[in-house]
Amino acid sequence: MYNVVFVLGPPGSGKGTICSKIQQNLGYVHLSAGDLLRAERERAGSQFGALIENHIKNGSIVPVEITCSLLENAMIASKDANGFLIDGFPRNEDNLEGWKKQMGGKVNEQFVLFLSCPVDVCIDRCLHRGQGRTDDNVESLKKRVETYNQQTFPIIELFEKVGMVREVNSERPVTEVYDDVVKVFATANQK
Ligand SMILES: Nc1ncnc2c1ncn2[C@@H]1O[C@H](COP(=O)(O)OP(=O)(O)O)[C@@H](O)[C@H]1O
Ligand SMILES: Nc1ccn([C@H]2C[C@H](O)[C@@H](COP(=O)(O)OP(=O)(O)O)O2)c(=O)n1
Ligand SMILES: [Mg+2]
Repeated sequence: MYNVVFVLGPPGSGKGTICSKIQQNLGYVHLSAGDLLRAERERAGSQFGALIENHIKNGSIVPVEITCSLLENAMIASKDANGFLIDGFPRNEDNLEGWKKQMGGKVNEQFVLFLSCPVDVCIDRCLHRGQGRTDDNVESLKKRVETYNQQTFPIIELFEKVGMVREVNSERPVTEVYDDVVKVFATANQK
């Protein structure tokens, strides 16, 4: 059984930043669904490149069969890890249902780390992220925020109902956010 922590929050809330620090310090392996999709988009011979780029630009969500397979392959490649940080997934109902179908019975879902941050702060961070992403522009960001509000937040609410959500306010400086995140992991892992 793989230990899994889902990391969710609006675009720019700091998911990637916090996951890379947890990976360095706590031995979890960071798997960003967005990074895996971008790598697949660039892979020579991929049949999904154009489809992925269309979704990324439009801020819509790639069909789960593609994303979940990329995640499972990456998990298999690091099967000795303490656990996995699944960053930016599940982002809608299709993601959640497809994950259950493909991964149900193979994973121990520990909790959902919800990085909460006001949307205007998040958008400003993305516009200054400096990674040259094709979706860090005002037009794509509007759509990504809409997708987050309409599709992703309801998934967080579903997890909240079953007591799985650990919310950390990520509007604060990274060190403060990270200190609180470490406490969440410590509590979860002492059980
Ligand atoms: N707590 C924070 N305070 C200020 N800037 C942050 C914070 N966390 C992340 N950032 C910056 O905001 C941008 C988006 O962060 P990132 O980790 O890529 O977010 P996400 O993966 O949720 O989109 C990056 O440029 C990052 O350096
Ligand atoms: N589960 C996912 C995650 C990301 N995507 C696509 C659509 C998203 O807008 C982009 C970028 O996602 P990514 O997690 O890298 O973006 P942020 O880190 O939240 O800014 O990738 C997806 O289709 N399905
Ligand atoms: Mg990210």
